[in-house]
Amino acid sequence: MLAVVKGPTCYDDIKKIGNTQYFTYRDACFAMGFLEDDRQYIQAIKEAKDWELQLTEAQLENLTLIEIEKYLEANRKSLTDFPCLPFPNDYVTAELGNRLIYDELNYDVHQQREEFLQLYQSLTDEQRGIYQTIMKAVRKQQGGVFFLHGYGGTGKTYMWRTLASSLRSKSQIVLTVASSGIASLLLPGGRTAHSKFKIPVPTLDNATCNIEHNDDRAGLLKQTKLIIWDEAPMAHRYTFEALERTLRDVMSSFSNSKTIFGGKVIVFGGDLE
Ligand SMILES: Nc1ncnc2c1ncn2[C@@H]1O[C@H](COP(=O)(O)OP(=O)(O)OP(=O)(O)O)[C@@H](O)[C@H]1O
Repeated sequence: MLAVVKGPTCYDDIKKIGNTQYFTYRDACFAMGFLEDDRQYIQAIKEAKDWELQLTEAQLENLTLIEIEKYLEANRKSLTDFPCLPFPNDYVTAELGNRLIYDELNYDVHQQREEFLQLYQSLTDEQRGIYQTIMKAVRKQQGGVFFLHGYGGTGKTYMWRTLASSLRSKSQIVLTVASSGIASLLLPGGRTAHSKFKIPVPTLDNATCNIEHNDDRAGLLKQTKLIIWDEAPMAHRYTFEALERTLRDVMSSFSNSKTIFGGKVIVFGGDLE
């Protein structure tokens, strides 16, 4: 108040707003708008009533399931652990508060679809077979570790682009990483494995990624359908082991979390020669 009221000559002047003399500083503060009361909330509730927000039974059920799933995940459980209960539709959309998930879904699905169709139609028979094998595992979501070996120029990047555009055109999350920064530039949406998975540097034996069980990155990993790791032979095995341990921990509330890489589908690529 002292910083706002101009030229006071006594304490009462500080409590005088316009022509009104207030008796307490608190009342004067309210009159100046420095303190808030419940009015804004009451007004908001009245406005919401006028919108006549109405949910169908199905929407209400879905929102309730989403809230239950969040509580369960906070306790390392999931609705998927209870086969008799349904899983909420659009759970990923509800999780858009997670900036990392938002970024991974922030693709133009039509553009991705066009890119996919263009890439897919010129796949060789061998590439098509590889694509179908990996996508089958992605659809099942019961885990799977693949290694795509090929000399330089044999079409690995082409395969990554086909897989990534296929999943992104369906608003599904695929994480594309490479062992080196240079190689990650060739991948659509690519990052280094260290930065994407917060792998500690140096990576020691028994290391884990700097990912907390309930943080946004863990949320992103839970929603991820496929991980592509290019130039894998260039990374030390401790880095894969760190990711493997972390994924098991992050996925511990899911039924197949005991399988390798916590039941995620992951494709390593590179030239083994
Ligand atoms: N099925 C295909 N149809 C058309 N072009 C293809 C196909 N497969 C690969 N190519 C092209 O062949 C070239 C080499 O492929 P790509 O870059 O994917 O190989 P790579 O194995 O990733 O090589 P490197 O390891 O050197 O990065 C690229 O220009 C790519 O567009």
